Parts: sequence; C-alpha cells; structure tokens
Amino acid sequence: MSSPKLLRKISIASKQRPFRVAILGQNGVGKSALTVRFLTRRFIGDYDPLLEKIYTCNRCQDGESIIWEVLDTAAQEENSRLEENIKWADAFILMYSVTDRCSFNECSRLKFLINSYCKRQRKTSVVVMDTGSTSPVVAMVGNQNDRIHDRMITEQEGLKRAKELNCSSFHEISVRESIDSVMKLFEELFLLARKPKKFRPVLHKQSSLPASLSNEPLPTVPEVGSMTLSRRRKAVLTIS
Ligand SMILES: Nc1nc2c(ncn2[C@@H]2O[C@H](COP(=O)(O)OP(=O)(O)OP(=O)(O)O)[C@@H](O)[C@H]2O)c(=O)[nH]1
Repeated sequence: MSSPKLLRKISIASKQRPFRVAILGQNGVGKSALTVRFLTRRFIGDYDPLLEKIYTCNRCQDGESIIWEVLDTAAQEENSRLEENIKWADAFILMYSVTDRCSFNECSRLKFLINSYCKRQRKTSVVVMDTGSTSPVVAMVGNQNDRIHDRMITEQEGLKRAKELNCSSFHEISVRESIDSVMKLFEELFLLARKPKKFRPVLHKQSSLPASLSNEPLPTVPEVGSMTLSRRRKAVLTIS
C-alpha cells in the first residue's frame, strides 16, 4: 500500500504548474483591456490605473487544460517591483499604443530590463519553466490600431523594432475591435513558451512574417473555462 508520504509526493508532482504571462507597457496602452478581453471575451473601457492584479483562469486548448495566470501590471512601476514581476513570469507581452510614440520607445527599455533580469535569474536558477527553457518569450504588441487617424507608428516600424529587440513575435491588434487577434496572441505565446529553447524562434531582421509560427497550425479559439480573480497586491477588479 502507498504511504501517505508517497501519496503527498505524487500529488505535489502532479499539480499542474500555471503558465504565467506578465503584460508590460506604459500607462494607457490597453494592458487591462487586453487582460479582461482574454479572460472574459469582453471589451471594458475603464480601469483603475493604479491597481496591479493577477488573474487566473483555466482554458482548454487543443484538448489540453491550461492554467493561465495573467499579471496586469501597473505602469510607472519602480524597478524593484518590475524585477519581481519579470522573475515571476514565463512569458511577456510588451505592449504599446500605435498612437503614442513614447509608449513605443518604452518597449525598448522594458525589453532591456527583461533581458537583464532574466539573465540574472539564470545565474541563480537553471530552470525557468517546466520545459527546461531559459530564454524569455516576449511578444511585442501594438494596440489600438482601430484609431487610424491618430496613428503615429506604422506596422512596418513596429515589426522592425520587434526584430531589433529580438522579440519572439510581433502583433498589431485592436483589443477593442478584435477578440480573435487577442486569442491568437495568447495562444501563440503559449506555443512559443513551451518550445525547447533551441527550437524557439525569434524574429530576424530579414523576416517579413509577423508571427514566427507560420508552419504550425494554431489551435482553435479556446473555450471560456472557469475564471477566478485572485487578489495579489493591491485590489481585485470584479467583472460582472
Ligand atoms: N480605441 C481603442 N481604445 C482602447 C483599446 N484598448 C484600450 N483602449 C482604451 O485605452 C484606455 C486605456 O486602457 P487601459 O486598459 O486602462 O490601459 P492600461 O495600459 O491598463 O493603463 P494603466 O492601467 O494606466 O497602466 C481605455 O480608455 C481603453 O478603453 C483599443 O484597442 N482601441
């Protein structure tokens, strides 16, 4: 008969690790809107900018149940909080608004910090994800492309910067207008993160395709599974 100690060990080993995504970017680019769109499929206009939240949900993707944890960061974070968030995450969404050059430039600073904190973390722990991979998976995302008259950053410029920063993928989206592009972004991030490092693509300067998974069929849009909102540091956003 199995001993309680052995059973405890088995239950710890079989506990599924969540897939953690941190959304980073300047204030007002749409981080909260993106998070809520992914979790609830709805677009909600206004949020408290000072709150930082982790949302948890279960989704079924390709017949596999995935526990997602999505961290909607508060912009203007001090560096120590940012470092903590970067260490926490398995993958990142680096977001800017196509209507705001300042938010676009902020992506370069944030990518630099992601690289340096991940490098520092690698020195202390070898494994970051269950896949055994150690390089950060970063999707650069230009949001609000429905605001055509306010656009300051072209799609080409966004893609060029994503390549220069060695991001894993680049997307231009409108959280407001398109649920499909939001779902595709998260699904792709998960597929990229689970690849072993040596098979994990980054955007290259000569490539013209925004997504680096062109040979791989994307899974169907996941069903909305159970969702809980968990309190982390400051407060919980309740979505009815
Ligand atoms: N037109 C348009 N507006 C958007 C889109 N996404 C977000 N917004 C709006 O942009 C504003 C800022 O969105 P938030 O989601 O609060 O942005 P944030 O990055 O979380 O901002 P902070 O919480 O201040 O860091 C809100 O008024 C949203 O309704 C989009 O795709 N198109």
